[in-house]
Order: sequence, then structure tokens, then C-alpha cells
Amino acid sequence: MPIAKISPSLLSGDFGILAAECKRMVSHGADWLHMDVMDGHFVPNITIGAPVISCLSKHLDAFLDCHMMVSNPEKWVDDFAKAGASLYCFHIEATNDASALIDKIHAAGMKAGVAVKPKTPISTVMELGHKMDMCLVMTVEPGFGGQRFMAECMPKVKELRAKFPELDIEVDGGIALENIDKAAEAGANVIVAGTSIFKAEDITGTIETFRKKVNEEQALLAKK
Ligand SMILES: O=C(CO)[C@@H](O)[C@H](O)COP(=O)(O)O
Repeated sequence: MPIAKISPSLLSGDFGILAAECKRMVSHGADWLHMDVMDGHFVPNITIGAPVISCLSKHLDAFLDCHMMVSNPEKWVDDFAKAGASLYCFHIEATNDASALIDKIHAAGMKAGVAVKPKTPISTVMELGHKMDMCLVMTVEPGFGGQRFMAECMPKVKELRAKFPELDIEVDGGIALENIDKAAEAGANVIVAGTSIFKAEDITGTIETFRKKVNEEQALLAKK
């Protein structure tokens, strides 16, 4: 049964003190740290690249969950592996050979994730289910934090969970206390949240609520 992993999105943190923000999230109970890598081409925004991951990883002992919102994701695998990335999650829409790319990521020593945008059918990743370490089902159009959670993406999570009971399934975009039930009930176990964690009055409590809901639902799913 896959357990809950809560991965705060650093996109909502203060980039001027990024290492301190990462440590703050770990101190509040974060399991992973979600790093949003945007190239201004695959998505209409630019954030960070391997040099920043490299500097951060020298100051941290944390699992770096790198969401590669980039065109040509093949190009950055070795740089991110050297920089200390733990998981390299590329978009299925950005590659012609996802299977070869997963092999390349594994050979470089990282876990491999495959992300799907809201309008991309889940059928595009089904045949990779036994090969990828994680599937990221986006619940907003990638590019910016602070958008509305798209509940209409939950049938994709359900379909994936039904077929792959042990797979890490991550959801990302607009996740908050008001909608964690929907994501957890659908079968997601890796929860990315930026705004709802960074703006919470009680960050530890918010992370714990996400974790509890996911683990309860995973226990129910395991009994079915
Ligand atoms: O990948 C993305 C946006 O492209 C996300 O990681 C968001 O940054 C999550 O932020 P919130 O929607 O939780 O504010």
C-alpha cells in the first residue's frame, strides 16, 4: 500500500532564502520537497534549473521531487542527477520516447516520474505503469501556483490507481484542506501543495491533515 508523501511546492516560498524555506518545510513534517522547474517554453514561466538544485542539495538532506515543466526533458537528465535531484518527473507531452527517457533517468541514478497535463488522457501513460516510479496527474494547467483545483482530473487518478495499486500517484495544483478528500478518495498518495501550505496558519497541522486523509483512504482501498 503506498503511503502518504507530502511535498510542499517551493514555488510558493521565498526564492531569496530558498534553502531556509526548504528546511522550514522539512521541520513542519514535509516528506519530499517539490521543485517546479519551468523553462519559459513548455510553460509560460521561468523558475530554476540544475545550478539552483545543486546549491540547495549541498545544504539539505531531503528528497528533491523535481517537476520538469520543460521542452526537451532528455537534455537535463545528467545535469539534474549531478545536482542531487532525487526524482526527475518529465511531461509525457514533451517527449516522443517516454520509455527510453525513463531508462535514461534510472541509469543516471534518479527515480523517474511521468506527468500529464489536465487535458492529456491518462491512456498516454498506462503502458508505462510498471516502469515509472511515479505518475503526476496535474490538477491545474502547469505554469503558475495559486490556481483552482480541477476536480475533473480525478477520474484519471482513479483509473490509474485501479490498475496500479502500488504506484506513487502525485497530484499537483490547487490542493487544499477543502479538496484533499477528493484527491485522496480518488487514490492519490503524493500530495503537492504550495499556496495552501505556505499560507496556512498551522503548517504542521495542514501537512498532518493531508497525510491522515491519504493514509485513511489508502487503507480503505487496500481492503477492497
Ligand atoms: O506545478 C505547479 C504549477 O505549475 C504547482 O506545483 C504549483 O506551484 C502548486 O501550487 P498551488 O496550486 O498549490 O499553489
